[in-house]
Amino acid sequence: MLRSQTKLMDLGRRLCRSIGNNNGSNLTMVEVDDKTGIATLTLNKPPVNSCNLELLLDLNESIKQIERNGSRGLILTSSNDKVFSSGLDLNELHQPNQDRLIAFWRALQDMWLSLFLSRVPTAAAINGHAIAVGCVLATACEYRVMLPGFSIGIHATKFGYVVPPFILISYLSVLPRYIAERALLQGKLFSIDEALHVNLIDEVADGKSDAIIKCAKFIGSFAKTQPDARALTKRQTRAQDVQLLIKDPEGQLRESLEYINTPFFQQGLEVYLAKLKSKSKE
Ligand SMILES: CCCCC/C=C\C/C=C\C=C\CC(=O)SCCNC(=O)CCNC(=O)[C@H](O)C(C)(C)COP(=O)(O)OP(=O)(O)OC[C@H]1O[C@@H](n2cnc3c(N)ncnc32)[C@H](O)[C@@H]1OP(=O)(O)O
Repeated sequence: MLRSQTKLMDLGRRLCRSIGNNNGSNLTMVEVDDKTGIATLTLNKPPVNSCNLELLLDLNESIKQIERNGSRGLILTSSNDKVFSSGLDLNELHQPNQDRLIAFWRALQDMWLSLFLSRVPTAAAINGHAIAVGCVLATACEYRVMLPGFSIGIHATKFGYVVPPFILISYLSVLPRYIAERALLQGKLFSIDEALHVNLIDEVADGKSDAIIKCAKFIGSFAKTQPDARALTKRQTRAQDVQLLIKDPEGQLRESLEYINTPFFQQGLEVYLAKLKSKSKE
């Protein structure tokens, strides 16, 4: 083999370094680009990245790991080329074991705070459908680039779910109030053109690598800022949005659990889950 070829292969190998998140699971994968210092965090729970307890814990650990290892930014994406995330794993909410439900909802609240308040610049390369909490993951990031042909939004009201305040906030942090309110009340899922029109997403990409490049460019736009000053300014800008959850996480947890355990919610969920399963068998 020519020396130049070997050099090129070495360079290719060096470009992306996988880092573990200490728990050995592959539910999320983290790769840091050695050249840019930007970490790509990939959701990797087949078939549709539905967020169960284990994925939420893993995701939270990976976000923290990315901050600890001094990465310059975080790009959130999916290993599935049709689904970014299908939101919460509905099986966690259906006739739940109460101890697991508590752990699950705590993990959800913690993960959202970690992503929403992350010290590093964050961007979502949305390479598939981003439904409900899938959309919340994307809106917790500072920038969104999406591929055509997919839907994004929070359609909870269509299926009889009331959205908890932090989910509301993640919409309100990117959309004007009247658009957020209308979309939530309609249970609207946005097409890419609609999402771009209301600025729910920032850019359209023509493939996953293009989306990653666009996200990296956004993150690069902070190159000349001082990281601590940037992080503190972001925290201050977002302080009001997280006040409720930071001041009273247990109260927020209690309210959600009470709601999830109502016969009304459980019956609606049962019908929805049955529909989802029969659709996937068509
Ligand atoms: C005042 C206080 C208020 C407190 C409020 C408290 C609680 C609020 C309660 C709930 C809040 C919820 C937020 C959420 O995120 S709920 C999740 C909502 N998500 C969805 O509805 C997405 C449903 N899925 C889809 O639309 C499609 O699957 C999708 C477009 C994502 C992909 O389609 P595709 O055709 O590729 O794949 P499918 O064949 O449909 O699915 C494959 C497989 O996966 C199962 N599945 C899909 N989504 C979920 C899910 N979210 N949870 C669990 N399982 C899911 C699907 O059933 C198939 O399974 P199988 O039949 O192959 O076993």
